[in-house]
Amino acid sequence: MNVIELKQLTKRYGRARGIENLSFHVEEGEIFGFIGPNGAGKSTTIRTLLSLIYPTSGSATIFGKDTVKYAPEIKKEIGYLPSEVFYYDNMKVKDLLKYSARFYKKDCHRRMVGLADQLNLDLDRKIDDLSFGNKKKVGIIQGLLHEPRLIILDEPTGGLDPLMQQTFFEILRLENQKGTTILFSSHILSEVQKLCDRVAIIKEGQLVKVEKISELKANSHKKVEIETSGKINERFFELSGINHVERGEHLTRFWFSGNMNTLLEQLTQLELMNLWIEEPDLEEIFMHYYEKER
Ligand SMILES: Nc1ncnc2c1ncn2[C@@H]1O[C@H](COP(=O)(O)OP(=O)(O)OP(=O)(O)O)[C@@H](O)[C@H]1O
Repeated sequence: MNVIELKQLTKRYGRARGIENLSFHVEEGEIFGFIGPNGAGKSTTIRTLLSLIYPTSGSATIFGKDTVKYAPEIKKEIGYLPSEVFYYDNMKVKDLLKYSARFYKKDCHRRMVGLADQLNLDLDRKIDDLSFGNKKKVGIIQGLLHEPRLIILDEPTGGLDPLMQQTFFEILRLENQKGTTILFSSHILSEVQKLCDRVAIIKEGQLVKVEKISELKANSHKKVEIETSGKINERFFELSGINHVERGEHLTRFWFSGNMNTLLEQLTQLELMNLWIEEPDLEEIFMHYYEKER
């Protein structure tokens, strides 16, 4: 079953671009990444899905229900962490969270204490006294408190230190193992790579590609670096699939996206001293896509 489905979803801000004709779906039980640079339209998409703003054209469904028509009903089953969180500063963390829990008509006390413990957050502190990162933790707990079927996270890791990010990802993985679907927006590709099964890449309001993280990596080039005793003959570089060549006296680097066996045959013809073949990280794959689509 598709938990989220976008059908040519478009949102314009007056004449300004927000998102254009976005169509993709998120399946039940997936951790789905949504990546693109600042201003690409990630928040606009999420805010439209949550009916915080309304589509100019096109539509979307969550749990099979139209997001505009059934907004109040749908929201009860969603945990949402906005990219920026604002609170009434004078409240204590636990009072704010208890207040949020009332909306869901559930006893969320144990869950609140458990999550605060995992994230190392003092529930007795006043929101006013919290750092940016600790306020983010309040947002995380608020989003997960009622054990929603779908968690939507908009750039959730800003302000969290690397250790805390790790804890947060562990919490998300556990939720996912219990069957919760997660939509995770980010402009940091390495974190999407760590957590997500599939990813939608968005640029300037338009969808560039939807792909499995594993396929994204498999279909892409390898980075090859070779050390040779002398300069390599020009003809070597005529091999199909070689590009981005950087040549030095002994050290040569290039990207390769063709048949590995053919490359290895050609390499054996050289006076090789050393050879390194590396997978590109998602950041490089991502740049590659953007260059190609430009
Ligand atoms: N309220 C608004 N009024 C007018 N234009 C807006 C509004 N909100 C967003 N935009 C524009 O819509 C486009 C997409 O912005 P959006 O915030 O959705 O991108 P994003 O991918 O979430 O980026 P970021 O990571 O910077 O938040 C941008 O060009 C932005 O300037």
